[in-house]
Formats: sequence, C-alpha cells, structure tokens
Amino acid sequence: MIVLESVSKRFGAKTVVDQVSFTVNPGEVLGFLGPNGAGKTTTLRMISGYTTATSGRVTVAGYDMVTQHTIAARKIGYLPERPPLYDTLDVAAYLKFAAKVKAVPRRHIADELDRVVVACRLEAVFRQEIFKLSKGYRQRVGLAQALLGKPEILLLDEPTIGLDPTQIQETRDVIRAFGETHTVMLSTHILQEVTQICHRVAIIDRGRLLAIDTPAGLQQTVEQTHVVTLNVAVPGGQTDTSAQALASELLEVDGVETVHIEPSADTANQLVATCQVALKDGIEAAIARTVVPRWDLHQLARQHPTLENIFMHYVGQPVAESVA
Ligand SMILES: Nc1ncnc2c1ncn2[C@@H]1O[C@H](COP(=O)(O)OP(=O)(O)OP(=O)(O)O)[C@@H](O)[C@H]1O
Repeated sequence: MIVLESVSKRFGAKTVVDQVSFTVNPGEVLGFLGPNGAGKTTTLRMISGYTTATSGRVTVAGYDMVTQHTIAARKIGYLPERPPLYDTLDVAAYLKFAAKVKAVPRRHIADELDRVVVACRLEAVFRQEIFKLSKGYRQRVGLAQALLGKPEILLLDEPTIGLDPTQIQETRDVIRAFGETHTVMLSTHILQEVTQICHRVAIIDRGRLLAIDTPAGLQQTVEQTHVVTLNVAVPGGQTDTSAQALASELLEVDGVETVHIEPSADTANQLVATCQVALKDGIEAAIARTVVPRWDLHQLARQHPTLENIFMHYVGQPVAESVA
C-alpha cells in the first residue's frame, strides 16, 4: 500500500507538487495522468525515496519513507523514465548486480533472475551486452530490475514510452499480471494505457491532484454536467419565436439545467438545441417525449465522455496538446 498525506515538493520558490494526498491499495494499478511538467515524476521519486518531500508524509507498505527509509525502499521496485543501466555489462551480470544491491539473499539470486527473465521475456538477450539492446529490450531490462526481490510495490515512470506496438502489449501484460497481487502506480501520457491496465486514475496538473477515481467514476462526475443536443425542423421564417418556445419547453423537463438554441449551420429551417443536463436515467427519453408532439425531431444525441473528454474537463486541454 502507498499512502501520501498532504505531500508537497518545492524547488526554491517553485512548488511543483502541492499538498497531494491519496492511497493506492494492494491489488490495484493506479494510473498517474497529467501534462508535461505536472509533477508526476517528482511524485514517483518522493514515493520511491529518490528525493524527499518538502512537507507531508509518504508511507509505503506501512513504513515511513523518511524515518524508516531503508526498509521502506526495499518494498519498492522502481522503473525510472530512463533506467540507469550499465551498458558494458550483459543482461545476466547487470541483473545479478541489481539483485545484490537489493539485498536478495545470495542463495535466491539464480531463481530470482530466472523469474524476472521469464516475466519480462528476456531469454533471447540474457547474455547480450546492454549497449547492444534495442530500446524495447532496455526498457524490459529496467522492468526486470524493478521486479527483483519481489517488491510489494511497483512504481513505473512512463513504462511503455518508445516501445513498438508488440512490446507495448507485452509490457502491459506483465504490468497487469503484477497488478493482480501487488500495488502498482504508473505515470503515463497514453489514455489507452490507462483504460487497458489501470483500476483507478489520478489526474495531476501543475502539482495539484485534480481528481482520483475509477475511469467509470470520473466519467460519472463529468457527466453530471453533460450535454444533450437535438435538431428540430421549424417552419420557414419562424426561427426566433420557435427558438423561444422550444427553449421554454425544454427547460420544463426535469433535469434540463440550461438550454442554448441556434439555427443549424448545416440545414435550413432547423434549430439546434444544446442542453446541459443533470446525470439522470431516462433524460433523453423525457426530452424526446416533450419535443415530439409539437416539433419535428431529427436528431437527439447524448455523448458519454471519453477519457479524453475527462482529461479536457480537468486540465483544460487535450492530452495530445498537453504533451506536445
Ligand atoms: N531538480 C529539479 N529542480 C528544479 N525543478 C525541477 C526539478 N525536477 C523537476 N523540476 C520541475 O518540476 C516540475 C514537475 O516536473 P516533473 O518531471 O515531476 O513533471 P512530469 O509530470 O513528470 O512531466 P513529464 O511528463 O514532462 O515527465 C517541472 O516544472 C520541472 O521543471
């Protein structure tokens, strides 16, 4: 389990992580989503013990990251964004070295190497020097290093960055399997990654935690103020009075909060009504029942927010722009 209580990090006058609190439970994969410079890496570094929080408290597996640093750090496997690998060693020698650093008992080292090599599918490159490896294999060696010693907690900073589609899928499979029995936290820019492997999502921007929930929970929150649009045909020349009449009828529907009406840009003699609606079962049907007797309804749509919409809602820009 990872627990952050009001954790902040300042570099000089700049606060890059601002009073962040959350818990990640065993058997859970938490995705950390945010634009460039949001504070994801800094937060992961504070959890891993690579850097200390300026204020607040980090606890991992029940141990305080400052006062019980050595034992707390042993509970963690950390894959940094750029894993520090020793290029001149071969994979076997590097992993053996990493196992010793992690205090894996000497008699267990061979078994541990076998285990992580199989988990990360490194058999084919076991005797190769690290400088000869492709980026995908280097990343998997980094992941294998993080898995050594069977840590309870796995922290992964952009684990699939720079990998090809097959490698991405394989790495996600390893993470998903590990997440079934461990506590996993990963940072990513990739929404697909979050939907494929994360149970909950934390959205961070400018050091502040904006939301943390399951993808479905976030969707529901954003849907609280969701939008239904409808197109209705009106007799020629009646658009102004029709718009007013339509607006008052729509506002009578329970759950419709605001209505904005304008002439359709695509079709003559059509109005487009945009309604902000509360999250409520059957609201589209209620709107349709109100409109159909008096209006020629052409289209009615309610768009469920995607993770991209949710990110937009909180961060104010699409993911693609935020990482450009
Ligand atoms: N050692 C440091 N000294 C000063 N500022 C730092 C230091 N490390 C990080 N920062 C600043 O802290 C902010 C957060 O950086 P961080 O790397 O945690 O963001 P991030 O969300 O991981 O971004 P990215 O997605 O680009 O990796 C940035 O503005 C960064 O410049």
